[in-house]
Amino acid sequence: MTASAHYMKPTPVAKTASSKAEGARKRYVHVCQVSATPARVTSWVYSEQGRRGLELPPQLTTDMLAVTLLLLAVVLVGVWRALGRRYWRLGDAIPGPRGLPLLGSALHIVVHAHDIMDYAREVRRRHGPVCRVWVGGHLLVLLTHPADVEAVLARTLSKAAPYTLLRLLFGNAVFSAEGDAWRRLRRLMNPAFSQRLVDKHLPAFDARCRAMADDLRRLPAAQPFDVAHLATACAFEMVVETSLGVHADVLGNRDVMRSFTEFKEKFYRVLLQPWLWFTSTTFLLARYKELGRPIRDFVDDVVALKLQSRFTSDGKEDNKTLEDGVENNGSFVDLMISAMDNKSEPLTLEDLRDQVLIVAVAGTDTSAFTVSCVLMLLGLHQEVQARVLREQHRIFGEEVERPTTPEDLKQMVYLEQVINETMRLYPPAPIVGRSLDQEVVVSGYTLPAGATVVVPIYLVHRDPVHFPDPDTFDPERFSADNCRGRPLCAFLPFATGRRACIGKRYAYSAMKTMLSSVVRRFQVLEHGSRRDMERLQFQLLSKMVNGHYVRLKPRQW
Ligand code: HEM
Repeated sequence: MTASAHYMKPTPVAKTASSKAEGARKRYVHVCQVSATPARVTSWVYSEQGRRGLELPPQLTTDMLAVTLLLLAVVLVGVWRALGRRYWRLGDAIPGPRGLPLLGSALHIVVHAHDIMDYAREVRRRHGPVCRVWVGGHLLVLLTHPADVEAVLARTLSKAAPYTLLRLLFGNAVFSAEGDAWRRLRRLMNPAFSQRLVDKHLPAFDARCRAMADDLRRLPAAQPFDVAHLATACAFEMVVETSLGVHADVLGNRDVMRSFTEFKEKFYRVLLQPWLWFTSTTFLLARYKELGRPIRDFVDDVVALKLQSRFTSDGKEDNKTLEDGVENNGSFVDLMISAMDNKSEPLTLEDLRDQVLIVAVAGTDTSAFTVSCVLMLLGLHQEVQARVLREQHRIFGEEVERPTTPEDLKQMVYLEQVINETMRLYPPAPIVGRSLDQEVVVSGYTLPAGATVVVPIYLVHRDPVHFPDPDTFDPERFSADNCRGRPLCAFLPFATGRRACIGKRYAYSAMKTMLSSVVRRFQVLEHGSRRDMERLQFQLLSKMVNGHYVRLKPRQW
Protein backbone atom coordinates (compact mmCIF):
# COMPACT_ATOMS: atom_id res chain seq x y z
CA MET A 1 0.00 0.00 0.00
CA THR A 2 1.31 3.44 -0.78
CA ALA A 3 1.93 6.11 1.81
CA SER A 4 -0.89 8.24 0.49
CA ALA A 5 -3.28 5.30 0.71
CA HIS A 6 -2.45 5.02 4.44
CA TYR A 7 -3.53 8.60 4.83
CA MET A 8 -6.81 7.87 3.19
CA LYS A 9 -7.64 5.15 5.76
CA PRO A 10 -6.97 6.38 9.31
CA THR A 11 -6.85 3.77 12.11
CA PRO A 12 -9.68 4.11 14.65
CA VAL A 13 -8.84 6.17 17.73
CA ALA A 14 -7.77 3.98 20.69
CA LYS A 15 -9.83 4.17 23.92
CA THR A 16 -7.49 2.78 26.66
CA ALA A 17 -4.17 4.21 27.88
CA SER A 18 -2.06 1.33 26.49
CA SER A 19 -3.84 1.19 23.18
CA LYS A 20 -3.53 5.00 23.06
CA ALA A 21 0.25 4.70 23.35
CA GLU A 22 0.28 1.93 20.76
CA GLY A 23 -1.85 4.06 18.46
CA ALA A 24 0.47 7.01 18.88
CA ARG A 25 3.50 4.81 18.14
CA LYS A 26 1.86 3.52 14.97
CA ARG A 27 0.95 7.00 13.92
CA TYR A 28 4.53 8.16 14.49
CA VAL A 29 6.00 5.34 12.40
CA HIS A 30 3.38 5.85 9.74
CA VAL A 31 3.91 9.61 9.46
CA CYS A 32 7.70 9.19 9.41
CA GLN A 33 7.32 6.98 6.36
CA VAL A 34 5.96 9.83 4.35
CA SER A 35 7.57 12.86 5.91
CA ALA A 36 11.11 14.14 5.72
CA THR A 37 10.62 16.15 8.91
CA PRO A 38 10.19 13.66 11.74
CA ALA A 39 10.91 16.21 14.47
CA ARG A 40 7.94 18.28 13.42
CA VAL A 41 5.81 15.17 13.13
CA THR A 42 6.90 13.94 16.60
CA SER A 43 5.80 17.13 18.18
CA TRP A 44 2.51 16.88 16.35
CA VAL A 45 1.90 13.24 17.33
CA TYR A 46 2.23 14.07 20.99
CA SER A 47 0.30 17.30 20.68
CA GLU A 48 -3.30 17.81 21.71
CA GLN A 49 -4.42 17.46 18.11
CA GLY A 50 -2.40 14.27 17.64
CA ARG A 51 -4.06 12.72 20.69
CA ARG A 52 -7.49 13.54 19.34
CA GLY A 53 -7.12 11.22 16.37
CA LEU A 54 -5.56 10.69 13.01
CA GLU A 55 -6.37 14.01 11.36
CA LEU A 56 -3.41 15.32 9.40
CA PRO A 57 -1.47 18.25 10.83
CA PRO A 58 -2.51 21.43 9.02
CA GLN A 59 1.07 22.17 7.92
CA LEU A 60 1.49 18.69 6.50
CA THR A 61 -1.88 18.80 4.73
CA THR A 62 -0.91 22.04 2.99
CA ASP A 63 2.50 20.68 1.94
CA MET A 64 0.96 17.48 0.65
CA LEU A 65 -1.75 19.37 -1.17
CA ALA A 66 0.79 21.69 -2.80
CA VAL A 67 3.00 18.78 -3.93
CA THR A 68 -0.01 16.85 -5.22
CA LEU A 69 -1.30 19.88 -7.13
CA LEU A 70 2.13 20.52 -8.58
CA LEU A 71 2.46 16.91 -9.73
CA LEU A 72 -1.04 17.04 -11.13
CA ALA A 73 -0.22 20.28 -12.99
CA VAL A 74 2.95 18.73 -14.44
CA VAL A 75 1.00 15.64 -15.56
CA LEU A 76 -1.79 17.81 -17.01
CA VAL A 77 0.65 20.03 -18.89
CA GLY A 78 2.37 16.86 -20.20
CA VAL A 79 -0.95 15.45 -21.41
CA TRP A 80 -2.00 18.84 -22.76
CA ARG A 81 1.25 19.28 -24.66
CA ALA A 82 1.03 15.75 -26.02
CA LEU A 83 -2.53 16.31 -27.18
CA GLY A 84 -1.88 19.72 -28.66
CA ARG A 85 1.58 18.91 -29.97
CA ARG A 86 1.15 20.97 -33.12
CA TYR A 87 -0.04 24.00 -31.15
CA TRP A 88 2.99 23.91 -28.87
CA ARG A 89 5.43 23.07 -31.63
CA LEU A 90 4.25 25.91 -33.85
CA GLY A 91 4.18 28.26 -30.85
CA ASP A 92 7.70 27.35 -29.80
CA ALA A 93 8.94 27.91 -33.38
CA ILE A 94 8.04 31.60 -33.05
CA PRO A 95 10.81 33.62 -31.39
CA GLY A 96 10.07 34.88 -27.88
CA PRO A 97 11.18 34.85 -24.25
CA ARG A 98 11.60 31.47 -22.54
CA GLY A 99 9.37 32.25 -19.56
CA LEU A 100 8.97 30.16 -16.40
CA PRO A 101 7.87 26.53 -16.34
CA LEU A 102 4.06 26.30 -16.27
CA LEU A 103 3.59 30.07 -15.96
CA GLY A 104 5.40 31.19 -19.08
CA SER A 105 5.58 35.01 -19.05
CA ALA A 106 2.36 35.51 -17.04
CA LEU A 107 4.27 37.06 -14.15
CA HIS A 108 6.02 39.51 -16.49
CA ILE A 109 2.65 40.74 -17.69
CA VAL A 110 1.48 41.26 -14.12
CA VAL A 111 4.74 42.96 -13.11
CA HIS A 112 4.66 45.21 -16.19
CA ALA A 113 1.01 46.12 -15.73
CA HIS A 114 1.77 49.81 -15.79
CA ASP A 115 4.22 49.81 -18.68
CA ILE A 116 2.78 47.03 -20.79
CA MET A 117 3.64 48.83 -24.06
CA ASP A 118 7.30 49.13 -23.00
CA TYR A 119 7.27 45.40 -22.26
CA ALA A 120 5.77 44.68 -25.70
CA ARG A 121 8.31 47.02 -27.33
CA GLU A 122 11.17 45.24 -25.56
CA VAL A 123 9.93 41.77 -26.56
CA ARG A 124 9.68 42.96 -30.16
CA ARG A 125 13.13 44.57 -30.06
CA ARG A 126 14.70 41.34 -28.85
CA HIS A 127 12.72 38.84 -30.89
CA GLY A 128 11.55 40.63 -34.05
CA PRO A 129 8.25 41.78 -35.57
CA VAL A 130 6.63 38.33 -35.19
CA CYS A 131 7.19 37.22 -31.60
CA ARG A 132 5.33 35.34 -28.92
CA VAL A 133 4.90 35.02 -25.18
CA TRP A 134 3.39 32.06 -23.38
CA VAL A 135 0.88 32.87 -20.66
CA GLY A 136 0.61 29.52 -18.92
CA GLY A 137 -0.38 27.25 -21.79
CA HIS A 138 -1.82 30.06 -23.85
CA LEU A 139 0.08 31.45 -26.82
CA LEU A 140 0.06 35.21 -27.40
CA VAL A 141 1.57 36.32 -30.71
CA LEU A 142 2.57 39.94 -31.11
CA LEU A 143 2.40 41.30 -34.66
CA THR A 144 3.63 44.71 -35.74
CA HIS A 145 4.45 44.26 -39.41
CA PRO A 146 1.57 45.83 -41.45
CA ALA A 147 1.31 42.91 -43.92
CA ASP A 148 1.13 40.40 -41.05
CA VAL A 149 -1.43 42.52 -39.21
CA GLU A 150 -3.57 42.70 -42.33
CA ALA A 151 -3.31 38.94 -42.92
CA VAL A 152 -4.77 38.29 -39.47
CA LEU A 153 -7.30 41.11 -39.09
CA ALA A 154 -8.71 40.63 -42.59
CA ARG A 155 -9.71 37.03 -42.00
CA THR A 156 -10.27 36.73 -38.23
CA LEU A 157 -13.58 37.47 -36.58
CA SER A 158 -13.14 36.14 -33.05
CA LYS A 159 -11.99 38.51 -30.38
CA ALA A 160 -9.13 37.57 -28.06
CA ALA A 161 -9.77 35.75 -24.76
CA PRO A 162 -9.49 38.86 -22.53
CA TYR A 163 -12.47 40.37 -24.38
CA THR A 164 -14.62 37.88 -22.45
CA LEU A 165 -14.05 40.20 -19.53
CA LEU A 166 -15.77 42.96 -21.48
CA ARG A 167 -18.97 40.96 -21.23
CA LEU A 168 -18.96 42.02 -17.58
CA LEU A 169 -20.15 45.40 -18.70
CA PHE A 170 -21.21 45.00 -22.29
CA GLY A 171 -22.97 41.64 -22.12
CA ASN A 172 -23.59 40.51 -25.69
CA ALA A 173 -22.84 43.83 -27.32
CA VAL A 174 -21.57 43.78 -30.90
CA PHE A 175 -18.11 44.63 -29.56
CA SER A 176 -17.73 41.42 -27.57
CA ALA A 177 -20.24 39.13 -29.35
CA GLU A 178 -18.99 36.20 -31.42
CA GLY A 179 -20.01 34.14 -34.43
CA ASP A 180 -23.56 34.33 -35.75
CA ALA A 181 -24.70 36.58 -32.91
CA TRP A 182 -22.06 39.14 -33.96
CA ARG A 183 -22.91 38.83 -37.67
CA ARG A 184 -26.57 39.49 -37.00
CA LEU A 185 -25.94 42.50 -34.75
CA ARG A 186 -23.45 44.03 -37.12
CA ARG A 187 -25.85 43.55 -40.06
CA LEU A 188 -28.58 45.30 -38.08
CA MET A 189 -26.38 48.18 -36.98
CA ASN A 190 -24.41 48.93 -40.16
CA PRO A 191 -27.10 51.08 -41.87
CA ALA A 192 -27.29 53.41 -38.86
CA PHE A 193 -23.64 54.37 -39.38
CA SER A 194 -23.82 55.07 -43.11
CA GLN A 195 -22.53 58.46 -44.31
CA ARG A 196 -26.07 59.47 -45.29
CA LEU A 197 -27.39 59.00 -41.75
CA VAL A 198 -24.28 60.49 -40.15
CA ASP A 199 -24.81 63.62 -42.30
CA LYS A 200 -28.33 63.86 -40.91
CA HIS A 201 -26.83 64.24 -37.44
CA LEU A 202 -24.87 67.39 -38.31
CA PRO A 203 -27.40 69.91 -36.88
CA ALA A 204 -27.31 68.03 -33.55
CA PHE A 205 -23.48 67.95 -33.63
CA ASP A 206 -23.45 71.69 -34.29
CA ALA A 207 -25.86 72.45 -31.45
CA ARG A 208 -23.79 70.51 -28.91
CA CYS A 209 -20.57 72.18 -30.14
CA ARG A 210 -22.13 75.60 -29.73
CA ALA A 211 -23.05 74.67 -26.16
CA MET A 212 -19.45 73.56 -25.55
CA ALA A 213 -18.13 76.85 -26.98
CA ASP A 214 -20.42 78.72 -24.52
CA ASP A 215 -18.98 76.68 -21.64
CA LEU A 216 -15.44 77.43 -22.84
CA ARG A 217 -16.18 81.15 -22.98
CA ARG A 218 -17.16 81.07 -19.31
CA LEU A 219 -13.70 79.82 -18.30
CA PRO A 220 -10.98 82.37 -17.41
CA ALA A 221 -9.18 83.24 -20.68
CA ALA A 222 -5.65 81.90 -21.22
CA GLN A 223 -5.67 79.83 -18.02
CA PRO A 224 -4.73 76.14 -18.23
CA PHE A 225 -7.58 73.65 -17.80
CA ASP A 226 -8.16 69.99 -18.63
CA VAL A 227 -10.17 70.12 -21.84
CA ALA A 228 -10.99 66.40 -21.75
CA HIS A 229 -13.91 66.95 -19.36
CA LEU A 230 -15.74 69.30 -21.71
CA ALA A 231 -14.79 67.30 -24.80
CA THR A 232 -16.09 64.11 -23.17
CA ALA A 233 -19.37 65.76 -22.12
CA CYS A 234 -19.82 67.14 -25.65
CA ALA A 235 -19.02 63.81 -27.37
CA PHE A 236 -21.32 61.96 -24.98
CA GLU A 237 -24.23 64.31 -25.58
CA MET A 238 -23.68 64.03 -29.34
CA VAL A 239 -23.94 60.24 -29.18
CA VAL A 240 -26.94 60.31 -26.85
CA GLU A 241 -28.82 62.72 -29.10
CA THR A 242 -27.93 61.18 -32.43
CA SER A 243 -27.28 57.46 -32.05
CA LEU A 244 -29.59 56.98 -29.11
CA GLY A 245 -32.11 59.59 -30.25
CA VAL A 246 -32.74 61.02 -26.76
CA HIS A 247 -32.24 64.65 -25.75
CA ALA A 248 -29.35 64.78 -23.31
CA ASP A 249 -31.29 67.17 -21.01
CA VAL A 250 -34.08 64.65 -20.51
CA LEU A 251 -31.70 62.29 -18.74
CA GLY A 252 -30.59 64.86 -16.18
CA ASN A 253 -27.06 65.46 -15.06
CA ARG A 254 -25.55 62.02 -14.41
CA ASP A 255 -21.96 61.19 -14.14
CA VAL A 256 -22.18 58.33 -16.57
CA MET A 257 -18.78 58.93 -18.07
CA ARG A 258 -17.10 59.08 -14.66
CA SER A 259 -18.62 55.72 -13.91
CA PHE A 260 -17.18 54.45 -17.19
CA THR A 261 -13.75 55.81 -16.24
CA GLU A 262 -13.94 53.87 -12.98
CA PHE A 263 -14.99 50.79 -14.88
CA LYS A 264 -12.03 51.12 -17.26
CA GLU A 265 -9.58 51.40 -14.40
CA LYS A 266 -10.98 48.41 -12.51
CA PHE A 267 -11.32 46.44 -15.72
CA TYR A 268 -7.69 47.15 -16.51
CA ARG A 269 -6.62 45.69 -13.19
CA VAL A 270 -8.70 42.59 -13.93
CA LEU A 271 -7.23 42.44 -17.43
CA LEU A 272 -3.73 42.24 -16.05
CA GLN A 273 -4.51 39.10 -14.09
CA PRO A 274 -4.09 36.59 -16.93
CA TRP A 275 -5.66 33.74 -14.92
CA LEU A 276 -8.96 35.62 -15.09
CA TRP A 277 -8.96 35.78 -18.90
CA PHE A 278 -10.29 32.28 -19.13
CA THR A 279 -12.54 32.38 -16.08
CA SER A 280 -16.25 31.84 -16.52
CA THR A 281 -18.19 35.02 -17.13
CA THR A 282 -20.77 33.92 -14.56
CA PHE A 283 -18.10 33.85 -11.86
CA LEU A 284 -16.74 37.24 -12.90
CA LEU A 285 -20.19 38.73 -13.14
CA ALA A 286 -20.91 37.66 -9.57
CA ARG A 287 -17.60 39.07 -8.39
CA TYR A 288 -17.75 42.40 -10.20
CA LYS A 289 -21.47 42.91 -10.41
CA GLU A 290 -21.36 46.48 -9.14
CA LEU A 291 -18.88 47.54 -11.81
CA GLY A 292 -20.40 50.13 -14.12
CA ARG A 293 -23.81 50.08 -12.40
CA PRO A 294 -24.53 53.83 -13.10
CA ILE A 295 -23.91 53.28 -16.81
CA ARG A 296 -26.26 50.34 -16.85
CA ASP A 297 -28.92 52.37 -14.99
CA PHE A 298 -28.51 55.12 -17.57
CA VAL A 299 -28.94 52.67 -20.41
CA ASP A 300 -32.05 51.21 -18.80
CA ASP A 301 -33.55 54.70 -18.67
CA VAL A 302 -32.70 55.40 -22.33
CA VAL A 303 -34.28 52.13 -23.40
CA ALA A 304 -37.37 52.73 -21.24
CA LEU A 305 -37.77 56.22 -22.74
CA LYS A 306 -37.43 54.93 -26.27
CA LEU A 307 -39.87 52.09 -25.77
CA GLN A 308 -42.33 54.33 -23.98
CA SER A 309 -42.12 56.85 -26.81
CA ARG A 310 -42.85 54.19 -29.35
CA PHE A 311 -45.93 52.67 -27.92
CA THR A 312 -48.92 53.96 -26.04
CA SER A 313 -51.15 51.56 -24.19
CA ASP A 314 -53.15 50.96 -27.39
CA GLY A 315 -49.98 50.08 -29.28
CA LYS A 316 -49.85 53.28 -31.43
CA GLU A 317 -46.91 55.68 -31.74
CA ASP A 318 -47.19 58.42 -29.13
CA ASN A 319 -46.06 61.75 -30.61
CA LYS A 320 -46.55 63.63 -27.36
CA THR A 321 -43.86 61.59 -25.66
CA LEU A 322 -41.62 62.07 -28.68
CA GLU A 323 -41.88 65.81 -28.19
CA ASP A 324 -40.98 65.28 -24.55
CA GLY A 325 -37.47 64.46 -25.52
CA VAL A 326 -37.23 61.40 -27.67
CA GLU A 327 -36.65 61.62 -31.37
CA ASN A 328 -37.32 58.96 -33.93
CA ASN A 329 -34.63 60.17 -36.30
CA GLY A 330 -33.52 56.91 -37.82
CA SER A 331 -31.00 56.57 -35.03
CA PHE A 332 -29.45 53.23 -34.48
CA VAL A 333 -31.65 52.60 -31.43
CA ASP A 334 -34.74 53.07 -33.61
CA LEU A 335 -33.34 50.52 -36.03
CA MET A 336 -32.69 48.11 -33.21
CA ILE A 337 -36.17 48.57 -31.78
CA SER A 338 -37.66 47.80 -35.19
CA ALA A 339 -35.65 44.59 -35.11
CA MET A 340 -37.45 43.62 -31.90
CA ASP A 341 -40.55 43.09 -34.05
CA ASN A 342 -38.73 40.77 -36.44
CA LYS A 343 -40.70 37.53 -36.25
CA SER A 344 -37.95 35.18 -37.43
CA GLU A 345 -35.11 36.40 -35.21
CA PRO A 346 -36.43 39.02 -32.79
CA LEU A 347 -33.98 41.12 -30.85
CA THR A 348 -34.42 40.76 -27.10
CA LEU A 349 -34.60 43.65 -24.66
CA GLU A 350 -31.30 42.48 -23.20
CA ASP A 351 -29.69 42.65 -26.66
CA LEU A 352 -31.04 46.14 -27.16
CA ARG A 353 -29.63 47.32 -23.82
CA ASP A 354 -26.19 45.88 -24.58
CA GLN A 355 -25.99 47.64 -27.96
CA VAL A 356 -27.11 50.98 -26.50
CA LEU A 357 -24.41 50.67 -23.89
CA ILE A 358 -21.57 49.88 -26.27
CA VAL A 359 -22.44 52.70 -28.66
CA ALA A 360 -22.70 55.24 -25.82
CA VAL A 361 -19.33 54.20 -24.45
CA ALA A 362 -17.35 53.39 -27.62
CA GLY A 363 -18.52 56.53 -29.34
CA THR A 364 -17.63 58.93 -26.56
CA ASP A 365 -14.23 58.38 -25.01
CA THR A 366 -12.40 57.62 -28.23
CA SER A 367 -13.47 60.82 -30.02
CA ALA A 368 -13.08 62.98 -26.89
CA PHE A 369 -9.55 61.66 -26.31
CA THR A 370 -8.54 62.48 -29.90
CA VAL A 371 -10.11 65.95 -29.88
CA SER A 372 -8.33 66.75 -26.61
CA CYS A 373 -4.97 65.55 -27.99
CA VAL A 374 -5.44 67.57 -31.20
CA LEU A 375 -6.05 70.75 -29.16
CA MET A 376 -2.92 70.12 -27.09
CA LEU A 377 -0.86 69.61 -30.25
CA LEU A 378 -2.30 72.72 -31.93
CA GLY A 379 -1.13 74.71 -28.90
CA LEU A 380 2.37 73.27 -29.24
CA HIS A 381 2.48 73.69 -33.05
CA GLN A 382 1.25 77.19 -33.82
CA GLU A 383 2.20 76.87 -37.50
CA VAL A 384 -0.13 73.87 -37.86
CA GLN A 385 -2.89 75.77 -36.08
CA ALA A 386 -2.45 78.72 -38.45
CA ARG A 387 -2.90 76.39 -41.43
CA VAL A 388 -6.01 74.78 -39.90
CA LEU A 389 -7.41 78.28 -39.35
CA ARG A 390 -6.71 79.32 -42.94
CA GLU A 391 -8.65 76.28 -44.11
CA GLN A 392 -11.58 77.21 -41.83
CA HIS A 393 -11.53 80.77 -43.22
CA ARG A 394 -11.67 79.41 -46.75
CA ILE A 395 -14.69 77.26 -45.86
CA PHE A 396 -16.70 79.59 -43.64
CA GLY A 397 -15.71 83.01 -45.05
CA GLU A 398 -17.07 85.65 -42.68
CA GLU A 399 -19.79 83.42 -41.23
CA VAL A 400 -18.24 82.03 -38.10
CA GLU A 401 -21.59 81.00 -36.62
CA ARG A 402 -23.00 79.39 -39.74
CA PRO A 403 -24.16 75.74 -39.25
CA THR A 404 -21.73 73.15 -40.58
CA THR A 405 -22.78 71.24 -43.69
CA PRO A 406 -21.59 67.85 -45.00
CA GLU A 407 -19.84 69.76 -47.83
CA ASP A 408 -17.90 71.83 -45.25
CA LEU A 409 -16.67 68.66 -43.57
CA LYS A 410 -15.46 67.26 -46.89
CA GLN A 411 -13.40 70.38 -47.43
CA MET A 412 -11.63 70.10 -44.06
CA VAL A 413 -8.82 68.12 -45.66
CA TYR A 414 -5.95 69.54 -43.64
CA LEU A 415 -7.90 69.23 -40.38
CA GLU A 416 -8.37 65.54 -41.20
CA GLN A 417 -4.61 65.22 -41.73
CA VAL A 418 -4.08 66.74 -38.28
CA ILE A 419 -6.60 64.32 -36.74
CA ASN A 420 -4.90 61.37 -38.43
CA GLU A 421 -1.43 62.39 -37.35
CA THR A 422 -2.74 62.80 -33.80
CA MET A 423 -4.32 59.33 -33.84
CA ARG A 424 -1.07 57.93 -35.24
CA LEU A 425 0.87 59.24 -32.26
CA TYR A 426 -1.90 58.69 -29.73
CA PRO A 427 -4.26 55.96 -30.93
CA PRO A 428 -7.34 55.99 -28.65
CA ALA A 429 -7.55 52.18 -28.86
CA PRO A 430 -3.89 51.22 -28.39
CA ILE A 431 -4.21 47.44 -28.72
CA VAL A 432 -6.57 45.03 -30.44
CA GLY A 433 -6.58 41.25 -30.13
CA ARG A 434 -8.02 38.35 -32.07
CA SER A 435 -8.33 34.65 -31.39
CA LEU A 436 -7.33 32.47 -34.35
CA ASP A 437 -9.90 29.87 -35.33
CA GLN A 438 -7.64 28.56 -38.10
CA GLU A 439 -3.92 28.56 -38.81
CA VAL A 440 -2.49 31.68 -40.43
CA VAL A 441 0.93 32.02 -42.04
CA VAL A 442 2.73 35.32 -41.50
CA SER A 443 6.34 36.15 -42.40
CA GLY A 444 7.15 32.44 -42.70
CA TYR A 445 5.68 31.45 -39.31
CA THR A 446 2.53 29.36 -38.96
CA LEU A 447 0.38 30.73 -36.18
CA PRO A 448 -1.65 27.86 -34.73
CA ALA A 449 -5.42 27.86 -34.37
CA GLY A 450 -6.35 28.80 -30.81
CA ALA A 451 -3.53 31.32 -30.43
CA THR A 452 -4.29 34.93 -29.52
CA VAL A 453 -2.90 37.58 -31.83
CA VAL A 454 -2.15 40.92 -30.23
CA VAL A 455 -1.72 44.01 -32.41
CA PRO A 456 -0.20 46.89 -30.46
CA ILE A 457 -1.52 49.67 -32.71
CA TYR A 458 0.59 52.17 -30.80
CA LEU A 459 3.84 50.39 -31.80
CA VAL A 460 2.69 49.82 -35.40
CA HIS A 461 2.10 53.58 -35.72
CA ARG A 462 5.59 54.44 -34.52
CA ASP A 463 7.45 52.23 -36.96
CA PRO A 464 10.23 54.33 -38.56
CA VAL A 465 10.00 52.28 -41.76
CA HIS A 466 6.61 53.79 -42.58
CA PHE A 467 6.84 56.96 -40.51
CA PRO A 468 10.43 58.27 -40.51
CA ASP A 469 11.30 60.16 -37.31
CA PRO A 470 8.17 58.57 -35.83
CA ASP A 471 7.87 60.64 -32.64
CA THR A 472 7.65 63.93 -34.54
CA PHE A 473 4.23 65.47 -35.08
CA ASP A 474 3.89 66.16 -38.80
CA PRO A 475 0.40 66.21 -40.41
CA GLU A 476 2.07 66.28 -43.85
CA ARG A 477 2.54 62.53 -43.49
CA PHE A 478 -1.16 62.23 -44.31
CA SER A 479 -1.24 64.36 -47.43
CA ALA A 480 -2.60 62.44 -50.44
CA ASP A 481 0.90 62.25 -51.96
CA ASN A 482 2.56 60.96 -48.83
CA CYS A 483 -0.11 58.31 -48.17
CA ARG A 484 0.39 56.81 -51.61
CA GLY A 485 2.13 53.43 -51.39
CA ARG A 486 1.90 53.16 -47.60
CA PRO A 487 0.64 49.71 -46.54
CA LEU A 488 -2.99 49.66 -45.40
CA CYS A 489 -2.20 48.52 -41.88
CA ALA A 490 0.68 50.92 -41.20
CA PHE A 491 -2.07 53.22 -39.86
CA LEU A 492 -5.09 51.55 -38.30
CA PRO A 493 -6.65 53.58 -35.47
CA PHE A 494 -10.05 52.02 -36.27
CA ALA A 495 -8.55 48.54 -36.79
CA THR A 496 -9.34 46.85 -40.09
CA GLY A 497 -11.26 43.88 -41.46
CA ARG A 498 -14.84 42.94 -40.69
CA ARG A 499 -14.53 43.77 -37.00
CA ALA A 500 -13.16 47.23 -37.64
CA CYS A 501 -14.86 50.19 -35.96
CA ILE A 502 -18.46 50.62 -37.06
CA GLY A 503 -18.42 54.30 -36.06
CA LYS A 504 -15.47 55.50 -38.19
CA ARG A 505 -17.50 57.89 -40.39
CA TYR A 506 -19.46 59.07 -37.41
CA ALA A 507 -16.23 59.70 -35.49
CA TYR A 508 -14.61 61.80 -38.25
CA SER A 509 -17.74 63.93 -38.65
CA ALA A 510 -18.12 64.45 -34.90
CA MET A 511 -14.43 65.23 -34.34
CA LYS A 512 -14.19 67.64 -37.28
CA THR A 513 -17.31 69.49 -36.14
CA MET A 514 -15.96 69.82 -32.61
CA LEU A 515 -12.48 70.96 -33.65
CA SER A 516 -13.73 73.33 -36.32
CA SER A 517 -16.10 74.88 -33.78
CA VAL A 518 -13.32 75.43 -31.22
CA VAL A 519 -10.64 76.65 -33.65
CA ARG A 520 -12.98 79.19 -35.26
CA ARG A 521 -13.82 80.69 -31.89
CA PHE A 522 -10.62 80.29 -29.85
CA GLN A 523 -6.90 80.52 -30.24
CA VAL A 524 -5.13 77.60 -28.59
CA LEU A 525 -2.12 78.98 -26.71
CA GLU A 526 1.09 77.10 -26.08
CA HIS A 527 1.09 75.01 -22.92
CA GLY A 528 3.04 72.00 -21.59
CA SER A 529 5.31 69.92 -23.78
CA ARG A 530 5.37 66.90 -26.05
CA ARG A 531 7.30 65.10 -23.34
CA ASP A 532 4.25 65.46 -21.03
CA MET A 533 2.09 64.00 -23.76
CA GLU A 534 4.33 60.97 -24.08
CA ARG A 535 3.36 59.85 -20.59
CA LEU A 536 0.58 57.46 -21.55
CA GLN A 537 -1.12 54.61 -19.79
CA PHE A 538 -2.55 51.86 -21.94
CA GLN A 539 -5.74 50.66 -20.39
CA LEU A 540 -8.69 49.48 -22.39
CA LEU A 541 -8.23 52.85 -24.11
CA SER A 542 -5.21 55.15 -24.02
CA LYS A 543 -5.01 57.53 -21.09
CA MET A 544 -2.87 60.64 -20.82
CA VAL A 545 -1.27 60.44 -17.38
CA ASN A 546 -0.93 64.21 -16.95
CA GLY A 547 -4.38 65.05 -18.27
CA HIS A 548 -5.18 67.18 -21.34
CA TYR A 549 -4.25 70.69 -20.25
CA VAL A 550 -4.67 73.52 -22.74
CA ARG A 551 -5.02 77.31 -22.68
CA LEU A 552 -7.62 79.03 -24.85
CA LYS A 553 -8.22 82.68 -25.73
CA PRO A 554 -11.36 83.87 -27.60
CA ARG A 555 -10.31 84.95 -31.08
CA GLN A 556 -11.45 87.69 -33.45
CA TRP A 557 -12.71 85.94 -36.58
C1 HEM B 1 -11.71 58.31 -32.73
C2 HEM B 1 -12.77 57.55 -32.60
C3 HEM B 1 -12.78 56.04 -32.59
C4 HEM B 1 -11.75 55.15 -32.62
C5 HEM B 1 -10.26 55.44 -32.71
C6 HEM B 1 -12.33 53.83 -32.58
C7 HEM B 1 -11.60 52.65 -32.62
C8 HEM B 1 -12.16 51.39 -32.66
C9 HEM B 1 -11.42 50.17 -32.80
C10 HEM B 1 -9.90 50.07 -32.91
C11 HEM B 1 -12.30 49.15 -32.81
C12 HEM B 1 -11.97 47.66 -32.95
C13 HEM B 1 -11.72 47.12 -31.58
C14 HEM B 1 -11.26 45.70 -31.61
O1 HEM B 1 -11.21 45.07 -32.64
O2 HEM B 1 -10.94 45.21 -30.55
C15 HEM B 1 -13.62 49.71 -32.65
C16 HEM B 1 -14.78 48.98 -32.61
C17 HEM B 1 -16.02 49.54 -32.42
N1 HEM B 1 -16.33 50.88 -32.37
FE1 HEM B 1 -15.04 52.39 -32.54
N2 HEM B 1 -13.68 53.94 -32.50
C18 HEM B 1 -14.01 55.28 -32.52
C19 HEM B 1 -15.28 55.83 -32.51
C20 HEM B 1 -16.45 55.12 -32.46
C21 HEM B 1 -17.76 55.69 -32.51
C22 HEM B 1 -18.05 57.18 -32.66
C23 HEM B 1 -18.66 54.67 -32.37
C24 HEM B 1 -20.17 54.70 -32.34
C25 HEM B 1 -20.89 55.77 -32.26
C26 HEM B 1 -17.88 53.43 -32.25
C27 HEM B 1 -18.41 52.18 -32.08
C28 HEM B 1 -17.69 51.00 -32.17
C29 HEM B 1 -18.28 49.68 -32.09
C30 HEM B 1 -19.76 49.37 -31.86
C31 HEM B 1 -17.24 48.76 -32.26
C32 HEM B 1 -17.35 47.23 -32.26
C33 HEM B 1 -17.45 46.77 -33.72
C34 HEM B 1 -17.51 45.25 -33.88
O3 HEM B 1 -16.92 44.51 -33.10
O4 HEM B 1 -18.14 44.82 -34.84
N3 HEM B 1 -16.56 53.76 -32.32
N4 HEM B 1 -13.51 51.08 -32.58
